[in-house]
Amino acid sequence: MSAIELNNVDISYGDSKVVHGVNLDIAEGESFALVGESGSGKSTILRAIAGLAPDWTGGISVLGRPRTHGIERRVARQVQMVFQDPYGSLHPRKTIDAALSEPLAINGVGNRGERVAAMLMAVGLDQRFRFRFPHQLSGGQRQRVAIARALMLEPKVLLLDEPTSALDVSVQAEILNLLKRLRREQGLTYLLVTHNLPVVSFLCDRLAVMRHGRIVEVADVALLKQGKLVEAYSQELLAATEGIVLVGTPS
Ligand SMILES: Nc1ncnc2c1ncn2[C@@H]1O[C@H](COP(=O)(O)OP(=O)(O)OP(=O)(O)O)[C@@H](O)[C@H]1O
Repeated sequence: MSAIELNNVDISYGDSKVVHGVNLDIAEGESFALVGESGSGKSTILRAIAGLAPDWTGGISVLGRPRTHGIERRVARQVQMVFQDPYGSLHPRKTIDAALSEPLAINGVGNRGERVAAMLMAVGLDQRFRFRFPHQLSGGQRQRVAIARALMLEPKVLLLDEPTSALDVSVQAEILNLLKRLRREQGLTYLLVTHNLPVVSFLCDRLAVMRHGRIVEVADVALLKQGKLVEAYSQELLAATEGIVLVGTPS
């Protein structure tokens, strides 16, 4: 079954259409990247899938069922978003325990204490962080909390919007390794937005290259690794990132 399917999707902000005729079919368990220049509509696609950019036409299906416009409870449980800036996405006056318990409380899920403790362990955070506040954690630790929060309701799909680009290079590798392990352990599907092609090579199976709100190419990551993307614009992107390597990630 497809985890995410977009069929001829246009997305607008008011009168301004920013995504044009996008088709995507991402399989369950796949890790798929959206790459391309700034402003090409990558984050807008994630937002529409999550229900945060409701002004779209065409078809969006999540785990085989068409979604409606706006926030949908079923989709919110199955599809969670992780943002670039973990500081911005965590409430500064809530402890880590409160941040992780909240989605469980809202959805009436029991055993909250045990679930929070288990999730801290799953994302590699010591239990002593549990009653601390976000400002008492490093950037990488905060992103671990943001990922933990996204996973509390056991979603099937994570929408990852530049999940490592706000972090120091050495910490980026730790978070990428964590995301790789969690996907394997929990059978997750990833749809990842990034500017960083080495991140795509490390974490993804396929990628779509976007420009001016349109997909110009969809390719297997094997072709990216061999430098064999077909379209001229994709080759430009490759050339622009040549020489950039991730520190500390196994190739
Ligand atoms: N809330 C908004 N209201 C109006 N226009 C917006 C809004 N958010 C984004 N846009 C516009 O939509 C277009 C696509 O933006 P989007 O953030 O999806 O691009 P992106 O490819 O994710 O860029 P980046 O890589 O810089 O995050 C841009 O022209 C942007 O200015």
